[in-house]
Amino acid sequence: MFIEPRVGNGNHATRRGWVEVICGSMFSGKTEELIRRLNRAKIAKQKIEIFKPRIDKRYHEEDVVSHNANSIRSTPIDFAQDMLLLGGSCDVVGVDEAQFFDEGLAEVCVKLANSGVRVIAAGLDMDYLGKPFGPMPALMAVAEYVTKVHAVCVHCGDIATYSFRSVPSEQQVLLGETDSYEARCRHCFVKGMKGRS
Ligand SMILES: Nc1ncnc2c1ncn2[C@@H]1O[C@H](COP(=O)(O)OP(=O)(O)O)[C@@H](O)[C@H]1O
Ligand SMILES: Cc1cn([C@H]2C[C@H](O)[C@@H](COP(=O)(O)O)O2)c(=O)[nH]c1=O
Ligand SMILES: [Zn+2]
Repeated sequence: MFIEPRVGNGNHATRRGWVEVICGSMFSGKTEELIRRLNRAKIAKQKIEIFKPRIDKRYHEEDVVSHNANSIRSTPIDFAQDMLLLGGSCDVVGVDEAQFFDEGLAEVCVKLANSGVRVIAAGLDMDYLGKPFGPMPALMAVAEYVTKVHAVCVHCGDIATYSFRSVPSEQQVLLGETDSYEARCRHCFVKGMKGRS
């Protein structure tokens, strides 16, 4: 398990920021881990703000909700830039479903961190084809800490790093859960993709 570098980041005059990324496949526990870190920051009396892309309405319009129903209140936004307005005055900014944001996300997180904010972003590192997803590679490059969490392959029980799409769609963005995706290990993912072509 990743141990946070520290929970608090000093008072407003002295605080130092940084960027943490939590990545992995679907069902790997990214949202759970994000909520865990944010709840600890709340205990440390940190001022926090959580953002998610407005398109992610899967479980709730506003809350960030994990597959096992943990939740935390968030602000849905359209553009990464929108985080600067509300997030700049916080100690900690959380971001869920980071893969859906625009390419400006890394720059926004860097600006927040440079101004003393601890940024914790969770997102899919790869899409259903196993390709890097949206702004995630750039975000991982500028982060001080990157934690890759793993799901369990629903076919063989090995660690799963891929999100296999089980329905016929070729759009990169297709919201869903177990109705349209399976957590798979490399072997079972490759086998499934071969069966498709
Ligand atoms: N194949 C799977 N592997 C691991 N956890 C799973 C799987 N399918 C469902 N889950 C559930 O999903 C939870 C993680 O949910 P969540 O934090 O929302 O993941 P993520 O944000 O990475 O999609 C686990 O604690 C478990 O209850
Ligand atoms: C692989 C993949 C996933 N999505 C969608 C499906 C879900 O709505 C989210 C991921 O949510 P989670 O919290 O990580 O389980 O992303 C997509 O649109 N395209 C994809 O390729
Ligand atoms: Zn497998």
